[in-house]
Amino acid sequence: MEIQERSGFFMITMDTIIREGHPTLREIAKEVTFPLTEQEQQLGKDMFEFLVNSQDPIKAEELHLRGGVGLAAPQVNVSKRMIAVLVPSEQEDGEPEFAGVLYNPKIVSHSVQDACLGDGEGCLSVDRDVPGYVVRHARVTIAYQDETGAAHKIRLKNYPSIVVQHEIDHLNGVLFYDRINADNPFAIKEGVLVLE
Ligand SMILES: Cc1nc(NNC(=O)[C@H](CC2CCCC2)CN(O)CO)c(F)c(N2CCN3CCOC[C@@H]3C2)n1
Ligand code: NI
Repeated sequence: MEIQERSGFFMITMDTIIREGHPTLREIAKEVTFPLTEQEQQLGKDMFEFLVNSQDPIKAEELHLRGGVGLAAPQVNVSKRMIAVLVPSEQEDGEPEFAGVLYNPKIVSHSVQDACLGDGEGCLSVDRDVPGYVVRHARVTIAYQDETGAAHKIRLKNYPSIVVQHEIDHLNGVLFYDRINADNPFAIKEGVLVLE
């Protein structure tokens, strides 16, 4: 019996990431079921490794990677509900503020208060700057499954909260600029938290 060799080494680079205009970015991604297939497990690892590489000055330079703190499967043309997140700590060598691969992530509740990043947002699938405040929930409670299928529920605020909301948006075909006020990109209501 011929042993089917797993095909060669694969790594996510900027060439793997699809750009705005590609229909997959506007699709509603499908839930993953458990146990995960070999491919789904490997994809989660590859997505996380992309973020690690993109935050390593040497690797990012070598592989021409744009910096990333999050990545959603639809961005590599896989319309499945899985996201990878790697939010580094504020200090130089601290533990990451939030890191993981989340399957079937869902916002189960959120604060009344909204928040946005003071510097606006960008997207690895959008090759242009779109200035403006991307208004999101300040705090969210996220239910998700890990790679074993175990259910988790976490509360996020500040940076991690914004990043996870950006990624979950990708699973619903939403891009960051959909949330910028078209009439006045930097208009924000009373009480919106601006994260610097
Ligand atoms: C905020 C930020 N966004 C970067 N890029 N955009 C992304 O990650 C997109 C997702 C983020 C856009 C806003 C919220 C989520 C990718 N997206 O499209 C996925 O859907 C960064 F690269 C970045 N940092 C700060 C930390 N730094 C550590 C050292 O390495 C460089 C890195 C740069 N901060
Ligand atoms: Ni994005």
